[in-house]
Amino acid sequence: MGEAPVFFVDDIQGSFSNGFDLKLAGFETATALGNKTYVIGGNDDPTSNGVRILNKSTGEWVIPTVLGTKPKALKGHSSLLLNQDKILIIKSNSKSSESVWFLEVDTQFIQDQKKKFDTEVVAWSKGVIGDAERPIVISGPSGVGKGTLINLLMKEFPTKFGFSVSHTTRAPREKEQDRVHYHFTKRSVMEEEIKAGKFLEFAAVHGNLYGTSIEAVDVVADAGKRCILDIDVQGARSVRASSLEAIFIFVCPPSFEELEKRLRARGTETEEQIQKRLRNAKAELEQGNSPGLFDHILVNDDLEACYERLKNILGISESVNIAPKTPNKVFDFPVDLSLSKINENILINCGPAEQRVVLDLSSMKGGAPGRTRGLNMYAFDPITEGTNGCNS
Ligand SMILES: Nc1nc2c(ncn2[C@@H]2O[C@H](COP(=O)(O)OP(=O)(O)O)[C@@H](O)[C@H]2O)c(=O)[nH]1
Ligand SMILES: Nc1ncnc2c1ncn2[C@@H]1O[C@H](COP(=O)(O)OP(=O)(O)O)[C@@H](O)[C@H]1O
Repeated sequence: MGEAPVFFVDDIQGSFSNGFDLKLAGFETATALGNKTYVIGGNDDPTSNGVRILNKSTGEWVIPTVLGTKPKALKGHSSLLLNQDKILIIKSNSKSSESVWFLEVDTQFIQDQKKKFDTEVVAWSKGVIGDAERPIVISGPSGVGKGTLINLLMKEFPTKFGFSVSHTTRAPREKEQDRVHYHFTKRSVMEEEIKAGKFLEFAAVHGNLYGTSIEAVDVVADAGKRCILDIDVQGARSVRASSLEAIFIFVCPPSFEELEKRLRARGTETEEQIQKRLRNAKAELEQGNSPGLFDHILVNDDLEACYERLKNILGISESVNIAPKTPNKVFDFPVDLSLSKINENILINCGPAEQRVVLDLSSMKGGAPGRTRGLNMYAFDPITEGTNGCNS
């Protein structure tokens, strides 16, 4: 109910008026939402980035700012408007693991981005079959022991947890490796990448720029691991406001004196840097108690006891079954396919034999600027429904 119709591009050819050359390649779909029609695909011209919008009230074509990683060569697909804010794209002639995409056109993320860009904005999000466990955000003042706790967790459960490798403009410490501890980067490069929408969050901390790229979180989840983010309180606030549904943990020292002692004993900072970190720690400790920001406060007094409490919070105090989840079945989608929607399920009709696959969106989560996860895909039951699924 309430879904705007998807119609063929033939319906709109010739209706543009401002001299913009539509150059239809025959692979496009057009999806109407309100007074706009989104024409997707077919055009590899970098100026349009494969998405063009017809404003039906003014008759003008608009080339939007396109965020996110777009699908490669969109030469044949079906589309369907969902929730009046995103368009589901199923690529034809492809493996199902690569075929599900969403073009967000009016989600909260898009509404926020439109305020930043002086243009129309749309964003791609790749659909991923299967779920990822909730990421874990760990914050706390410098020297409190965040890195130590995270290392313990990663060492004990190497197949279960993966670290989100942040970008930073600060210089590497002696034992730090590029791309392992941080992506060490120049400020100008990082600022460009932030502008291009590649970061989930970023903040200026102790005089340097730090940020979590969307890619950093996605590579961990794609490897079937639970993502751990070590970020400051400002970053935690941004992630809270994002589509990433994480667990937020704040690590506190037993006392300010003990924090200072640890920071000095670590021996990685100059006196000036230590002083800066201690000044910032006061504000961070206050913010750690902000109502509604952190789900758990962990006092890192005795390391072993604190680590046990962390594992309790994460529900892994005993040896847990850490076998990777069984991968979902992969279907081969043919050149011709069509989509229909029944409640939270999308029926993907694969050709003349009425072969069908069900895409279940009921547990869908995440979305632009990252991937859309929690999707389930299975063959339409041939026994109960008397049809065959797509080739697998
Ligand atoms: N917002 C944000 N903060 C980060 C990120 N990566 C690290 N931080 C925070 O930056 C602060 C400084 O980190 P670092 O220079 O490694 O020093 P340390 O905290 O003393 O080990 C810490 O509070 C980190 O949690 C990030 O990607 N985003
Ligand atoms: N519970 C603890 N008791 C004593 N020392 C600790 C404890 N936890 C961590 N440390 C030490 O404190 C220093 C700072 O820890 P680190 O993990 O680098 O902090 P952060 O990542 O929060 O900046 C390190 O030298 C570490 O070995």
